[in-house]
Amino acid sequence: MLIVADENIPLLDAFFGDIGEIRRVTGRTLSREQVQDADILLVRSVTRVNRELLEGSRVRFVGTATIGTDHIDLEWLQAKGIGFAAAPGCNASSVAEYVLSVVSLFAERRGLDDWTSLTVGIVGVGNVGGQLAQCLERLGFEVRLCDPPRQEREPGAEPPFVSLAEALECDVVTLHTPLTRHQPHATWHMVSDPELALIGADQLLINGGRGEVVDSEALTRRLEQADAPLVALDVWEHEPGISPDLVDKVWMATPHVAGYSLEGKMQGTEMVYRALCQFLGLPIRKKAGQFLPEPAVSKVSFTSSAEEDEAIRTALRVCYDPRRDDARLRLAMRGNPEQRAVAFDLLRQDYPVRRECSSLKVQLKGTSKSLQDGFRALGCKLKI
Ligand SMILES: NC(=O)c1ccc[n+]([C@@H]2O[C@H](COP(=O)([O-])OP(=O)(O)OC[C@H]3O[C@@H](n4cnc5c(N)ncnc54)[C@H](O)[C@@H]3O)[C@@H](O)[C@H]2O)c1
Ligand SMILES: O=C(O)[C@H](O)[C@H](O)COP(=O)(O)O
Repeated sequence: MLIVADENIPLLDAFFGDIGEIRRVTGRTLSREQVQDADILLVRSVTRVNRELLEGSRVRFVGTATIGTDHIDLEWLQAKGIGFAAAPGCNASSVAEYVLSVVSLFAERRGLDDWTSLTVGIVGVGNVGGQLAQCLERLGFEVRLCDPPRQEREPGAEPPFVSLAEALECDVVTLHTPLTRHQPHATWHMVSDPELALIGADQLLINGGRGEVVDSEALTRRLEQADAPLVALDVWEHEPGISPDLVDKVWMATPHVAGYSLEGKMQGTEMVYRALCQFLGLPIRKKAGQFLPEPAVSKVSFTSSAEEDEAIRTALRVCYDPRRDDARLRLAMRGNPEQRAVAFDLLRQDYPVRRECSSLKVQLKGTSKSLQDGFRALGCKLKI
């Protein structure tokens, strides 16, 4: 059995080596020819999987080691009877930690002693937005949730869902919707001139979903105005050929790596492996956890003199500080368009190991119950 797989899927040999022969390919440039004789195709978000790629091939199962599926023509796969699996929720914690870290930096920039005084509007409350909401609420933030598809399915939800306009009133607005174009509540350019006019200089807009959810030309125009909000973009229109002008104008610019924790990526591989085993009728023998290495930083310690917010923010940034990715992306924006696109992909391909808060043991000596609860909300292991 031939498995054609994106070389950027971690642990390919460990998970799939005894299922078939693996042919590693560059996902961004995968061609019809490279996939013609494949039985199984494993991709990431940079490969468009559709009729043009697969017509006439032997492929009978496609797996994407990602949450998002907007790069896959699901209808066509279904019509052709080709099996499919994604990895829902695999890197949700990673994205939630990215948002928390960005919010902590925003609070500092605003000179706030208590970061939980910020209100947070979450747009798209699925695996990522839901996990983020839970964590923020446990930390003591006031959160507003906007998710029209869920609002329709759950009319009596408590607290009630809010409209996009109401979410845009919050100090921080963070987008976690899929990219959709042809269905009710389609998200393509969901945030454009009218929505951007609703947020002002004291606010922060984060996009951790897909680049095309925000109209980047409208955003560029808005960022030229004196009362523009701060913006943190992890995802961009036209990746990898993103706009250097927009990078220049946003406050925090990262190269689509919010979900790039080692845990998140390895869980993505495991979920596709499990689905493939099920498809082929094979036993499931491996788990991502058995391959996770020891983290570089495994323990931090706080004493009774630790200031609460400060302690949580320190631990968060031990795991992930987006400023490093921001600096690298800005450097990568030098050069001509072709060089910039290559550099964008390279930043993602050669991404340093990043571990989630769940890998961190936190030792607390004589600290308050609420600090302990804060670390529990982050998913850290506590030693009290
Ligand atoms: N930046 C990254 O690295 C990264 C990582 C993971 C996922 N993502 C993106 O984030 C998206 C969300 O991930 P998830 O795991 O939470 O997906 P999910 O499917 O679990 O949840 C998405 C939620 O968005 C809601 N939604 C759909 N249309 C909406 C609209 N118009 N307004 C508000 N809400 C709407 C859905 O009802 C659903 O509850 C993925 O589809 C992916 O594109 C990005
Ligand atoms: O949808 C997802 O899971 C994320 O956007 C994921 O981090 C994308 O990573 P990529 O497949 O582009 O490497």
